Amino acid sequence: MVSPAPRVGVLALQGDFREHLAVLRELGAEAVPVRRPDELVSVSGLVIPGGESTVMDKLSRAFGLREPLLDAIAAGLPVYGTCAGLIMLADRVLDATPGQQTLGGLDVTVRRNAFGSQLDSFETDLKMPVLGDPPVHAVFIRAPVVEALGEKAAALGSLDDGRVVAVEQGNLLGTSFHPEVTGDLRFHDHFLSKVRAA
Ligand SMILES: NC(=O)CC[C@H](N)C(=O)O
Repeated sequence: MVSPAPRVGVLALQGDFREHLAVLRELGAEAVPVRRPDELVSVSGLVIPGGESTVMDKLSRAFGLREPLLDAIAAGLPVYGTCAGLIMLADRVLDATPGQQTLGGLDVTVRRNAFGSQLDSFETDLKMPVLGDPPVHAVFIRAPVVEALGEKAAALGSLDDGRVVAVEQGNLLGTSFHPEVTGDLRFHDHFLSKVRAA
């Protein structure tokens, strides 16, 4: 018997949510934008896209989504955050703007805009043992890095200088970079396997 396509949401307040919807659909998921609490309860996994974490934070509160998102994460909903989405999932943030809040869940400290203004964006290949070969072609855009990893979180991949840029903790997954723009579907596939197993 073919199992039904998982229904997966992409937080669509701001940022590159359309690209994530397209990748998830390519992988056979029923992917829907999430902007309201009733849309959140209808999904069995959620992607938080790249964009601007300060704006996403404000909009999530304005749309009445902050508390439902906190509840969903606490209840174990599988969530994958890329770039600004990783910041939203981090328990601790360096270089946050005054008053900026995250949702948390990942026991990590991230630094926003960690590559400074000289190097706003770049691409590199990263070994990612959890995904096997070949390495992942990673696109970084005004990206955060994981500066410190708490006990509960595990690193999935790092830059050559050792800075962690992909993490996992139970049903939560976070990357500093943007797999949704490269055509490499493995991170989303890995995420969907968490959704199916949850
Ligand atoms: N591409 C991105 O998501 C950039 C993240 C952005 N610099 C932030 O702080 O939220």
